[in-house]
Amino acid sequence: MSNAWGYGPTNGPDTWMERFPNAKGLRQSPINIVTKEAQFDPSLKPLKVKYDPYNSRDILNNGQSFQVDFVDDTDSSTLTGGPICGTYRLNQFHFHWGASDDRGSEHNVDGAQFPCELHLVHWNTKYSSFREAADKDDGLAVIGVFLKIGAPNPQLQKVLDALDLVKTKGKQTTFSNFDAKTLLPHSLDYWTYEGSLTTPPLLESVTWIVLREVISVSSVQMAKFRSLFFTGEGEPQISMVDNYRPPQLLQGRQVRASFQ
Ligand SMILES: NS(=O)(=O)c1ccc(NC(=O)CN2C(=O)C=CC2=O)cc1
Ligand SMILES: [Zn+2]
Repeated sequence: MSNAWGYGPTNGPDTWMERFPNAKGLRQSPINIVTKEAQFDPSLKPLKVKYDPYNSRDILNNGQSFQVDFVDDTDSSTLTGGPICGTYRLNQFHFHWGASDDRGSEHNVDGAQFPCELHLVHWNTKYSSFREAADKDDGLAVIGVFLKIGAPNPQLQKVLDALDLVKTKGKQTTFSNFDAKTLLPHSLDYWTYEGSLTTPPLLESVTWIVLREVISVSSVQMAKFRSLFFTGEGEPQISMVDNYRPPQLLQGRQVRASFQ
């Protein structure tokens, strides 16, 4: 389908509002986090992350990013505490990255972009499934983790080693026994605000939880992300890079901090 949304000159973020009116909504993501304007909220609880490696199922190139999907039919991989009420189940994680190390993250911090951003996507178990939760105000919670150029990340390497099998759109392969917790930094200090999916349909259903501490990635590892393609097997190859939406207007929203 040639008119599918994407990140190119003719189907990228500036065109999404044509088919996805949520793009002009009042709680769109990502945003630029202005750290001095993020107010410490002592009522925010610590994040509680419980992930069971047994739930990891497969890795998929979906034509916009690649994602690791989890079996989410029980409460064995969950997010609780933090700014959310109740229990949210891990459904998948994926990344956004740039064509070069100077860009790629979706959220910015004080106007700065990182080369890559990890999103761990969870849905509220007050609803019966991800799909049912996806369009509810309190339906989803996404943990955002920034990747910063530095030492190679051995945990991330386990994911990158699988990418050779999912180079093109639609490719997927088994990816079992992966502990997503190993991708998190030591500190779970976070900023939080009410936002949206950062890709169409841009549903305004996400409680964003963006971690202050980064994880490392080497430039060689970043090159591995960029070896993927947006396009399918047998199609003219378009490298999967710059698959990030730029920051959106805050529209009066408050960004809270879990730390002083
Ligand atoms: N980048 S983000 O905001 O974390 C972001 C997160 C998620 C989705 N979309 C989906 O998860 C689509 N989806 C379904 O509706 C059911 C399974 C599935 O993958 C889009 C964006
Ligand atoms: Zn994302």
